[in-house]
Amino acid sequence: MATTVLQLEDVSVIREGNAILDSLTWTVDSDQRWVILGPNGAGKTTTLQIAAAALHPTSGTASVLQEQLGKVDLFELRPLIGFASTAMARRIPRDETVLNVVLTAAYSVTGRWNEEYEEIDTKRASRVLAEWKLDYLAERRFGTLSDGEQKRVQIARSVMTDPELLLLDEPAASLDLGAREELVSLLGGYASSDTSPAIVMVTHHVEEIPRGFTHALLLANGKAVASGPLSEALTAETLSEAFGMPIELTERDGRYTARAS
Ligand SMILES: Nc1ncnc2c1ncn2[C@@H]1O[C@H](COP(=O)(O)OP(=O)(O)OP(=O)(O)O)[C@@H](O)[C@H]1O
Repeated sequence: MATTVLQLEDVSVIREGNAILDSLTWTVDSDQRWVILGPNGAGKTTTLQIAAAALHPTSGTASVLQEQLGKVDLFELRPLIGFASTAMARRIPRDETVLNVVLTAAYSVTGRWNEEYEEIDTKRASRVLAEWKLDYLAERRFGTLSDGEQKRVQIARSVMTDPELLLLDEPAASLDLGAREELVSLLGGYASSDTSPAIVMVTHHVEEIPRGFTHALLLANGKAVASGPLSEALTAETLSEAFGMPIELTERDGRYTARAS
């Protein structure tokens, strides 16, 4: 049975007198896969940081995995959340092997030191590498990988701990067409599996929404323009409102394209 993994009630985040999130109410259930879309500065990353228990709202309440932020030990909560972002990737040592980048997630560290790894962790890391088509790169140094390969390693690392909530901040940013399609296809397969956790992915492009994603939150100026099942929340009208220009949206076989109309 689905449970609620994220619940934001009237959440605002105020910085320098500006509401960068403005009275956002949003619920994510364990069987849902959400995409967050919106123009630059809309508050997408801020929302994801709250979901990652990395930021507290200025007002309103936020619960992550049914624990209210401010009332929970974050060190207990964070291992249950997988988070892949460029900021996290910058902390990965360039000379670390791909296998170790993924394996060290089991101990919430980047960079292998003196930890003793259990066989079960090594086996799981190998399985995760295979799932994300990285097994042939296991012994390569992270810094020598292409952008597309590095993005897959970040996601593999974020799912290594078998999280209950997976957060992806622009996983396909900067990828070429082939690498993007490969990643979107892998994400689609992962999102479609019954055993996958709830997923929230921030993206700038509707073309990057994988099949298997179920819901969309459209943000503009810190407010929700639309929120709900993809077929209702992601339309030409909601996109036009969020981006402040007339936009045409096409859906074919579960993939989307958008352009100015
Ligand atoms: N610490 C801060 N102080 C002041 N303003 C901030 C702070 N953090 C974020 N902002 C502003 O809040 C707004 C929302 O930021 P956020 O990073 O959440 O947007 P975003 O939708 O992820 O944008 P992008 O698509 O450009 O990544 C931006 O205008 C940003 O400049």
